[in-house]
Amino acid sequence: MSSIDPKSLLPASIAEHVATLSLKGGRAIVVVDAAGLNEQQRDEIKRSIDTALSARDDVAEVRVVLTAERKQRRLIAIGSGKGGVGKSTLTANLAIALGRAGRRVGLVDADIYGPSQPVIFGNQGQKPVARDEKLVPVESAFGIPVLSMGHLVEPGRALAWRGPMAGNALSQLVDAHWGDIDTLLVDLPPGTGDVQLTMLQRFKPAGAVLVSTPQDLALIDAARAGQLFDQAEVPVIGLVENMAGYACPHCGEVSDPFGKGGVETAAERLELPFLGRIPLDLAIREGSDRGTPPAAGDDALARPFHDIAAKVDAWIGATS
Ligand SMILES: Nc1ncnc2c1ncn2[C@@H]1O[C@H](COP(=O)(O)OP(=O)(O)OP(=O)(O)O)[C@@H](O)[C@H]1O
Repeated sequence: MSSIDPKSLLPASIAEHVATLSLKGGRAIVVVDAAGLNEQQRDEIKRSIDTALSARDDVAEVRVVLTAERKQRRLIAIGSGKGGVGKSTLTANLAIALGRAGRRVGLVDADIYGPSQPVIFGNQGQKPVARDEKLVPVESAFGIPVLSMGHLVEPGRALAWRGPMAGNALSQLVDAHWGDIDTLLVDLPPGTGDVQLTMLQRFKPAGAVLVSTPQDLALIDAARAGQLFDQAEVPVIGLVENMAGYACPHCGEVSDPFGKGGVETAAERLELPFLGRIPLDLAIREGSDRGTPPAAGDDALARPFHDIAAKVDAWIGATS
């Protein structure tokens, strides 16, 4: 087999992507370094090589091998209309449940105004290192690498950040060394401000999950958040109702401090899928505070998170 200088047989613009070109018995094997190329560029290069080499008398067959053909990492944003409805809790547990379902999941805590993922994952105090001017995510006990503003700045320090400064800081979290992670969940700041819109436009997520409690006010805000995703042309995977149905630890009676079923009704009205309901349970808060999110276990509290993750997993499967 003879190795040939690609520039001698191919146009310079194509040859620069060729790692090796060999020719033996009329068969040309071309290895292309496809790192950094999108699907369309890869197809064009493949076609150009095929056309250029097939036209030669000494070539009967052309084989093009693309290396570093990495699947694009998909971002899934978790948003809410207002703070405190359980967006961070859902993001962490969804990440763990999707990981257990076989996805390679990472988590970006973009909630710069109240980063809670380091506490939920029990890795607060750890500082991410930088390599080649990019951050290396912090590992957690559940196989989910995490990057949070909480790992970078002292609690409360980012509160005064606005627009560009916040946007740039968030970019560093997303554009980090995520390695072979295929699904990146992004815990967005609550609300529908500029930071969220910039974030959505800059790193267009493949889809978004909206969390709300069942009260009317939270629902109105959630609908507004839905419009934000619409505006950014990000499909909404569905809505989740959190803090529905409180089981009294003494008598077991279930009450609904924030109402019940409101999110499902709102999902119907907005013509969006309803992904599931998470009960209001002290153990969920305690688990989050302790760094042991319920989805990492197998008991009844893990189930709603795994059921929601199964729907998100199916959505990913259907859209990739
Ligand atoms: N289903 C639940 N049952 C009991 N406590 C919950 C539940 N969901 C969330 N919590 C608790 O409610 C508080 C707020 O939740 P969380 O931080 O997830 O909300 P958030 O929407 O991300 O808020 P923020 O945007 O302010 O960060 C936390 O203390 C959390 O542990």
